[in-house]
Amino acid sequence: MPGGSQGKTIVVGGDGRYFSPEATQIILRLAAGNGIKHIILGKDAILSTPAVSALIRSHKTDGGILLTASHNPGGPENDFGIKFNISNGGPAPEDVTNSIYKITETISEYKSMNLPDLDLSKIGEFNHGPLKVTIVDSVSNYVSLLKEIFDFGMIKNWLHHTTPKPTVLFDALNGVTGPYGRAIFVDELGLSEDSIQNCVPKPDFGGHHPDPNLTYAHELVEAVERNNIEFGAASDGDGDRNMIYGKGAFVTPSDSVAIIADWAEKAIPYFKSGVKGLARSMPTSGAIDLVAKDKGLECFEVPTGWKFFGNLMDAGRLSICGEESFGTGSDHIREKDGVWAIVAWLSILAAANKEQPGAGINDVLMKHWKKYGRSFFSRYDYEECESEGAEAMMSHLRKLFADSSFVGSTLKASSSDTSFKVAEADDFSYTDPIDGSVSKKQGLYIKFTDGSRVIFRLSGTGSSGATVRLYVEKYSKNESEYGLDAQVGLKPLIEVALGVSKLKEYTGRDKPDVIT
Ligand SMILES: O=P(O)(O)OC[C@H]1O[C@H](O)[C@H](O)[C@@H](O)[C@@H]1O
Repeated sequence: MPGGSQGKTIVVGGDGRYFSPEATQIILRLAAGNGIKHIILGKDAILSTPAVSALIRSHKTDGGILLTASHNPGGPENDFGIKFNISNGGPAPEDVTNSIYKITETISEYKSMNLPDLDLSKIGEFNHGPLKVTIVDSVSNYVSLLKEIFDFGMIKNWLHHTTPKPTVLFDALNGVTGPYGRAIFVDELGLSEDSIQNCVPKPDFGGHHPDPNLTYAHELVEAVERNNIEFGAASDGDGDRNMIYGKGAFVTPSDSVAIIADWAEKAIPYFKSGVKGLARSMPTSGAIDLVAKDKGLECFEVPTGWKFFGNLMDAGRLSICGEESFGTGSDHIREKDGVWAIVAWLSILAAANKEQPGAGINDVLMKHWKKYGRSFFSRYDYEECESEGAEAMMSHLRKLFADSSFVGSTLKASSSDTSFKVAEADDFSYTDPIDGSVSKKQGLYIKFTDGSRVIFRLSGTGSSGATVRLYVEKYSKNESEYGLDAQVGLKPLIEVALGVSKLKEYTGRDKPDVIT
């Protein structure tokens, strides 16, 4: 099935090629998801769905997509199939990965060649046998992009002209963002060498776990506390996630994305002309929803996984989004971007200091909670559980949810009299508002009448056995609680979650491996 793409037009087929119903569906869904209004059918190509064939004949539009037959399909062709317009750089949609998988089943031979060691310090195009290799300087390209997005002058002004001078520590956790951290913090912002650590990428990450959370980024947390550092930040092994941590101030990813959204227009030039919409993954706390409501913006709740944000961005309905799993980003690219989030926070602090000289992370957090209330949030990870026990726990919950007496029942904490009344319990399902695709079984949730939630999910990324994730969220408008440690504020709810799921009974685990 040869094909090509021409801007906002998809050209498919040629030479009387036949497209199966599945392939047809894929074409239409991708076209809709990418805002493509025009599909040109190559010479004598046949789309198999009768409705589509009828449309082709009558040149009618379907959901804004105009199908036209053409004798000049144009565009590059390949041996395998449809060349989709997925040039937005985001994670490949499932339809595409499924198609690729199908193709792999027909591969009968492959060839390999020995490449000489490439000198990556030489930028340019080089020929190696039949291969043309282009070496780019990704760091300088990325820094140029960030300089278009953020006001580096404002950040520098805050860093160098405030008394006392704010202190900063960036930790690349021996991952890929080391050179980026050096370029931004040392070369661009003019900070000293001791404002960065672990910035030489190592294949084994220095023997550590390159995860920016309180457990694995403890070296950063300890250094920030020991040296009274105003602004600490870490990004992960491949640079798409981030953690923001200042002296005595851990910013949960759920609060982080809400606060970035709140300050965006004021602190980040990229958003000066307005924010299009906001979004979060389902288990992420509702803090960002409150910002959206205040600003009159659309807010989407999508399943866990960044790919769900891409369609909304391509359709011009989403600017800023985040996940509780330390991913935060915007529509400048179609992936979460750890370094972007860190520079966004530097921008927020620089802007906050214009209003309140000396403002630190804690001041920004407290100001936010005073305006919107605080969503206490925590995630418990039980790693490498026996898959059977974990699945049995999920089945137990599903059965419980199916019992009509569960909604309306009261669940009591084990160590106090605090209780919660069940308002809703279900398995999260999402219908993509752009292409209509439906994703089911995305996490079991219980919502209580006071707005609190507990969620149970099996990780899709764990490497052995099953990882059970328990997410708990409790909203408070009581100012005297804002300074509380999240674990204290959430204790009764965590007890209820452990009780109702019988987690210990099913998994044999009495404490989580990681708490965030
Ligand atoms: O399924 P989990 O282990 O909870 O992982 C969920 C995470 O997986 C990947 O890292 C995706 O890129 C993230 O967008 C997602 O949040």
